[in-house]
Formats: sequence, structure tokens, C-alpha cells
Amino acid sequence: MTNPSDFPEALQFSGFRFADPQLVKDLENGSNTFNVAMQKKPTKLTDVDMTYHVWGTGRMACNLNYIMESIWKSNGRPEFLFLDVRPAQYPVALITSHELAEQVTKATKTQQYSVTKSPTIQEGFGQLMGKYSLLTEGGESWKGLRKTFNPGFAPQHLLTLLPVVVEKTYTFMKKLDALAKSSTVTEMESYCTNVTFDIIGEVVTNIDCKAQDETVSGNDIVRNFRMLGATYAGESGLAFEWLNVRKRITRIIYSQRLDVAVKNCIKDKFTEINASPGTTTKSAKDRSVLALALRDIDDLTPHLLQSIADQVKTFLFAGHDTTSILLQRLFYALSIHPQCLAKIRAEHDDIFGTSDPKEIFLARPDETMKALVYTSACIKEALRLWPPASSARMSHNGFKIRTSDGDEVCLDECVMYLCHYIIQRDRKVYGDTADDFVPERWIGDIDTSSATTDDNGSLTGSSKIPISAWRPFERGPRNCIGQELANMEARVILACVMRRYDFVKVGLGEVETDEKGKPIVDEKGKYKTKSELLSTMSITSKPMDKTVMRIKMHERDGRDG
Ligand code: HEM
Repeated sequence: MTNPSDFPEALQFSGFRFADPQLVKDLENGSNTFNVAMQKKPTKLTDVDMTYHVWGTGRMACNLNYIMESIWKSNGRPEFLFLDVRPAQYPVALITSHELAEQVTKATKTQQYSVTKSPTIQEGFGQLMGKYSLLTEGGESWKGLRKTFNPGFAPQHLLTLLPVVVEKTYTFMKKLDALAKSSTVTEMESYCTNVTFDIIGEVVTNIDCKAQDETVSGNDIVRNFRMLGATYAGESGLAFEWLNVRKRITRIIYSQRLDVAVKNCIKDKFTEINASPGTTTKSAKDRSVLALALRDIDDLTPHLLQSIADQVKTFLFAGHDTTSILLQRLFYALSIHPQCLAKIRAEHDDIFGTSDPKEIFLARPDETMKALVYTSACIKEALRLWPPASSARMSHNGFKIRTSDGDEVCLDECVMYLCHYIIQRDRKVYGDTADDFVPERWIGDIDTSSATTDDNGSLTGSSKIPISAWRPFERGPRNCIGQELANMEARVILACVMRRYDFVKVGLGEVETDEKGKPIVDEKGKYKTKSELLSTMSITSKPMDKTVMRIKMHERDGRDG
């Protein structure tokens, strides 16, 4: 057994230290060369020049995952390694294998609800989600909250939300129609974020947030969310963030405004529920996050109000940003993989024929969702290659991982960073096509639900891919509560838009064309691109340029008449 206290001084935990003034100055100037202590095995340490990994990889410091990947590769791709990034942050234990990640996230006798969340999440994003957030709470308080909200995400209840998802999707399509008509080059991020915000707004509050309505500047919640979210541009929650004082002050201001707007919404709902006797039965059927949180509450004390506000903010944030990224990645991936695009369109032709998808979805919701098999495989593959989130944990009670060599390593007081980006591109699992978009690998195994899969992480489905090697929603008790909602949204949106439009990337990641202007196809059947659409880190991992595209009506099905 190895314990961090046995490590050389460089790795001994000292807490979140604000270092000597010279070092802080160097960090601010960007001139500091970090001394990164790392190891393949706990006993062997090497000093590595961090600057090389940040600037020397050719991928720039745009995303923490790329830096981690570079360090990991140059150290022989170990299943975990330690990084001493003090005093910027706690020491980090980078977890790169799905087997080790599984040990961290599963429930055990000593870690009943899996290893607790890292304090860096609350330190980094507390202002966005609040200190009582379901995402960061632990122990029995977390358990109680999760139990309260689970009914709002039960599969049968989610199906009742399908009409809302379809309606919001049609508003989204109106926007895309207008873009196609005007041939305007646009950033897809705001369109995707607005549609997912509108959907999650209904799920959380039962209120139309009108995020897609340009004639109004959005309600107070949407507006303050946008402003607050913008202050997180370029942040990962793992390092350096505390240095920017101006940003921190701006953040406090918008965070307070958001809090007030959310609390007003909660108070209105509380009054509505308690207004007339008849509403009790109505509210019993209302499974919005807000109604579930207010159920059985007679006295809305300041503490309760704050806790509910924190849950509402958490759901609103976690429920729109990640799904928006997924949509952008899918539109782009399908635009450069012509064979996949043809297959997904063929599937939609089979299911909808010449009918309006809306009618089919509303007439046969369950059957239609299940029929979208290739569509689901595309979603699963996009989440594998471009996972929007990750997980960060920290233990304090002697938690040990067992390595593939049988060593036991104690990871107490380190941030365990479960890097989905590296884990889900593991060549040992995904072979030579680990970095390629191949939805076909999931046919026969399109289930995305962590709840229904085999808990021990063994092989499943015809894909024969270990279950735990696909973990964009994380696994174990702290898995994503909204995963089926995200999956439903993505399926509906793809089914409605993929036959109607052609998405053409402009700028970063643009397709290379021949002298006749036709895309050049590579040996794998993919369009060659002039560059890679890298991701930046702004809490989550987002396409760097906000996915600049031109939208065209797809000729075969063009109904823009
Ligand atoms: C593609 C879409 C999504 C992805 C990739 C995603 C990813 C994740 C991940 C990785 C976690 C675990 C985080 C950790 O271990 O610290 C998580 C938790 C969570 N997600 Fe999602 N998520 C998505 C969509 C949603 C949606 C639509 C909602 C809202 C309904 C949502 C609400 C939450 C909440 C509340 C948690 C905390 C759950 C708990 O700790 O009990 N997510 N999500």
C-alpha cells in the first residue's frame, strides 16, 4: 500500500495554498514554468516542464483535457498519474482507465454513495449552482435531494414531456429556416443553447423561458444565466481561476441577480400551489423540479428557499449547456461523415416517410423513440468522442484504488480527475478506430442508461465494449439524473432536422474541397478538413468557435417553398 504521505515532498498534500507572492505574479504573467511531479508508479517521480505540455503540443492551452492528454502520453499512457499543481490547486490524480474510474464512482461499504465530489467543483462553480446544489452535496443530504427529484426523470414521465420537446424543436427549426433562407454564417452555439434552455426551463419550472424568442430579451433567469455563464469562459474549475479578481466580482453580481430571479419564480409557484384548494391535486401531478421540491412544504423558510433555488439553478445549468454541446458536435460530425449522414437520413425516411415527424412523435411516442436506433448510436458515439463533462472527486477516509498490477494506492486529499476525454478514446477498448466517429460500433447496444446497465461494468450487448468504458454521464449513484432527458432531446432534434438541412462548417474544421469545389474524401470515407474543431473549456468542453456554420435547406427534402 502506498500513501501520499510516503511520497517525496513534491507530492505531499498541503491544501489550497496561496503561494509566495513571486509565484503568483509569475502565474499572472503566464511566465511560470510549473514543476509537475508525476509518476507511472507511486514510487517513481519525474519532473516535467509544464510549458511544453501547455504550449508545445500544437493544440494550445485551449482545453485542460488536451494538456492532460499530452502529459499522459509523454509518460507512457499510465492508468493514472499524479500532478502536483500546488499552489494553484490541490494535487491531482489523473484517472485514465475505465477500470479505475469505476472503482471511484461505484458504491462500496465505505463509500456508500461513491467517492465524494471534489471541493474544487463548489469552489469553482458554487456561484452558478449555489452551495446546496444536488451536484455537489454529499451523504444523506444528497440522497434526500436525489430521492425528491428522481420521479421527475422517470422514463414514463419523460415521455409525457415529449410534446414540449417537439414544440421547442419546431421553434428551433423556424430559426434554422430563416438562417437557411438568408444564407447567413452563424454560431450554432446560441441556437442550440436556447432550444435546450427552453426545454429544461419547462422541465424545471413548468414555465416558458422564451430563450428562443428574440423579440423579448428573455426573462430575468435566462438573462442573468447568460451573463453569469459568460464569466466562466475558458475555465475548467481545476486551476488558476482564483487569480482573476475582476471576474470574481462580476460573477458575484450576476450570481446574486440570478438568485433573486430564481427565488421570485419559486415564491410565485409556492403561492400558486397554495392559492386555491383545487390546485393540490393539480400540483400532485406536476412533476416539474420546482413542484417536486415544493411538495409537502407549508412554510417556505429562508433556508428552504435557498436550497430550492440552488436546485433550480443546478438543473437549469446542467440541463442545457451539456446537451447544447452534444447537438453542436452531432451536426458537425454528421456534416463531415457522408456515409453516417446517409444512414441517419435513411432511418428517418423509414420511420417518418413523407409525414411530419411531429405527428408521428405525438401519435406513437414510445415506438418512435425506440425505432431511432442509428440515431441513438450517433448520439452515443458523439458523447464518447466529445464528452462535454467529466468528474472530479476527493476522498478523506483512506480510499484506495487497486491498479492493474494489484497495487493498492491511497488517493486521499487529491482531486481525482476522471478524464472522460482520455478514458473514452482508449485504444485497448476501442482499437484502431478509437479516435474515429463510428456509430456502427454501438449497434446492438444503444442503451445509454447507467441505471439499467450491469453494475459490475462487464461486457454487454453485441458491441462487446465494457460498459464502464462509456461514461459521459458518469456511473454509479452520482450518475447524471438528466441523461434520458438529454438523450430524448437529441433524438427528437436529430429526427426533425437531419433530413431538412445541410450543415456546412465554416472556418475552424472546414471541409477541404477539390478544384471543382467538391469535398475531398479520405480513405475512411470522411471528408478531409482543413483543421480540427478543437474544444475549449468553459466549465464544460465546448467547440472552440461556438460552431460557426452555414445552414442550407437539404435539396431532396427542401420544403422551404
Ligand atoms: C449530454 C448531456 C449531459 C451530459 C454529458 C451530462 C453529464 C453529467 C455528468 C458527467 C455528471 C456527473 C458529474 C460528476 O460526477 O461530478 C452529471 C450529473 C448531473 N447532471 Fe448531467 N449531463 C447531461 C445532461 C443533463 C440534463 C439534461 C440534466 C437536467 C435535467 C442534468 C442534470 C444533472 C444533475 C442534477 C447532476 C447531478 C446528479 C447527482 O449528483 O445526483 N444533466 N451530468
